[in-house]
Amino acid sequence: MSDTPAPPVILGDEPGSFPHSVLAERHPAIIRQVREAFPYGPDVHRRLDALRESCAEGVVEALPDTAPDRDRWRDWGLDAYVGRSWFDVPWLWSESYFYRQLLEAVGYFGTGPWRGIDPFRPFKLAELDAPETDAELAALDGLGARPAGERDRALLHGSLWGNRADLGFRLSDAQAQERAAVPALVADDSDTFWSLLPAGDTARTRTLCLVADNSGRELIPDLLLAAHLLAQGRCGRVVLHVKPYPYYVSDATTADVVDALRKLTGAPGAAADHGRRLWTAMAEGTLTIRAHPFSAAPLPCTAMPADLRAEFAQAALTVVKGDLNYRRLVGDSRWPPTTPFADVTAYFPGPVAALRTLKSDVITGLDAGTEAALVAAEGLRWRTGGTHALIQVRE
Ligand SMILES: O=P(O)(O)OC[C@H]1O[C@](O)(CO)[C@@H](O)[C@@H]1O
Repeated sequence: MSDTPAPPVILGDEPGSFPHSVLAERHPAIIRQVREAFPYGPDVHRRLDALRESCAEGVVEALPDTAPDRDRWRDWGLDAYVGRSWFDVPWLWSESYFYRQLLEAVGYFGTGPWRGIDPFRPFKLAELDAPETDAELAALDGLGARPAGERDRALLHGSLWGNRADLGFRLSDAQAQERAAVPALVADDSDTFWSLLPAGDTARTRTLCLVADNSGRELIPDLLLAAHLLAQGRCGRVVLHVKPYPYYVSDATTADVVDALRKLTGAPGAAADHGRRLWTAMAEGTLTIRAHPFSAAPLPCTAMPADLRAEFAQAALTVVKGDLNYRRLVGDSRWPPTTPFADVTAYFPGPVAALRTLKSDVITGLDAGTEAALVAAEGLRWRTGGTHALIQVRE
């Protein structure tokens, strides 16, 4: 555990705040979009109406007795929150439970015909088929001829900035993608990142865990980074942690990994070579997928179960992607931004790297000058606008 006491966890109860807007505006918008994307029958429509009303004015409700994960959610705090306003429980918890209840409403865990149908799939596929995705893949053609250091940087930054591709974020902030990214990182531990993965004979025994975030235009560069690290002999095995079920609109599941690999192998040029190498890596077991239930838990990573802790302890490095995973990694609190990243991640069982664009209030590990410059230029907007990014590493 960290020696630094955490400030109180963030709630969604302050009108005008970012968390409040997510509960009050983003969630109803997501319900609307999912409803429009599928020809659901009257039962699903009724349940979606009920969820929308519950989000606006109601309270957290229990899962049905038949829910396969009911006991797990009870372990994750459900009983303490049932009957309370969505706005008064930890924001991390209420957001996560919203996605669980949305899956309930569309019959994802039921026994009917909608069982296992990802309600976000149309949005994910549209993104995968977008011209921007093809343009990003075409850019791989020139990369092979570049010097090694340049390729390292391009693939690391490709994975980092891929985190801007977040469909949930764009649903509530239509201008998000148009706002220009600020290339200078607010924290940059890339040198430490590379120092933890030196190429060489012993690297073959080294495992890298990559805790994925979004599918599509984030997952593809994550896979390309994994392929690069394996090809460079910087690690011998990559374990890709994905979500066990659809979550936060675009979070990657196993099905999304398959779609991303098929997109790569079906693309022209160098992208297909990378895709084939990744396909082979899956067949040989040097790239494996893990869909642990805790990856979609409404809790900070301090609560991770023993089996996951043991896995991360054995990894040479765990790379944690994205904003939500960052909130879980450091704790969903408004830390003073200069709180050392190493302190708040001291509990983590092995070396850990965060690759994240800034899309919520949580931030640690800034130096005082950087924070002051950001505040002077943007007020509080830099924290949530998705235009800034960081690479933070704790050895
Ligand atoms: O896909 P990411 O990077 O985890 O972002 C998830 C988004 O949802 C949030 O968790 C807020 O709902 C933000 O942190 C971010 O806008």
